[in-house]
Amino acid sequence: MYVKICGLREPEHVTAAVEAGADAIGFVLTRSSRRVTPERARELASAVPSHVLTVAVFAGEAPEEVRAAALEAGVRAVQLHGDHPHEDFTALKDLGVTLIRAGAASTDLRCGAFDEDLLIVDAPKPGSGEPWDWAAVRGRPEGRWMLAGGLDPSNVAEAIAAAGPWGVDVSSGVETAPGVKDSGLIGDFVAAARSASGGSPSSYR
Ligand SMILES: O=C(O)c1ccccc1NCC(=O)[C@H](O)[C@H](O)COP(=O)(O)O
Repeated sequence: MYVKICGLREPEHVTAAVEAGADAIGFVLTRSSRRVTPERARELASAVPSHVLTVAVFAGEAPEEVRAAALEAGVRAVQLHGDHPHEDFTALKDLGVTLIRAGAASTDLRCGAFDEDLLIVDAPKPGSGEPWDWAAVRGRPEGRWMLAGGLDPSNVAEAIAAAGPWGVDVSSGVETAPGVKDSGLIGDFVAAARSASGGSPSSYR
């Protein structure tokens, strides 16, 4: 099970995610209560070992803006959330980073359909913490896909059983208030996701 913890803003939570065994860590560089500057993302990412993927999250920005911010942040992956067209992924291919496409269940559910490397199937409102009908996508997504939207340490096992994803992604469910992460919840989430999948991590690069 691949585990991504998203919306990190403080070094102590980055450390908690790495020590808990997260595979990927996300920094939100778009409009959000979790937004950080590219400079702050670079500071946070500099403490992350190379086996953990650092991800910059965007939603609606033009490819040139994404490129500039991702380069400034020094991340190894870019996540485009929402209605980004295929051309935006094509325009970013030469950045040489992992491309992640994220959207609701109504999107094209084939990982790679937009030349992306990883897919996230999320709730209609990203970062809202609202659970949705995870079972509705069971058997539909293809390839390396993460389930997101309303997951937390207490329901991630149920969500994995319902949807059968390759990985999971969380933000609100490891917070005590919007934008305020909790190291204990981060550890609990990674442990719950891993034990639900028999303890084995999914590999990606
Ligand atoms: O987290 C945000 O505030 C956000 C804002 C705008 C676009 C994307 C955003 N987050 C992307 C993520 O990958 C979240 O982890 C994902 O939507 C799940 O969020 P949650 O339901 O809060 O666990």
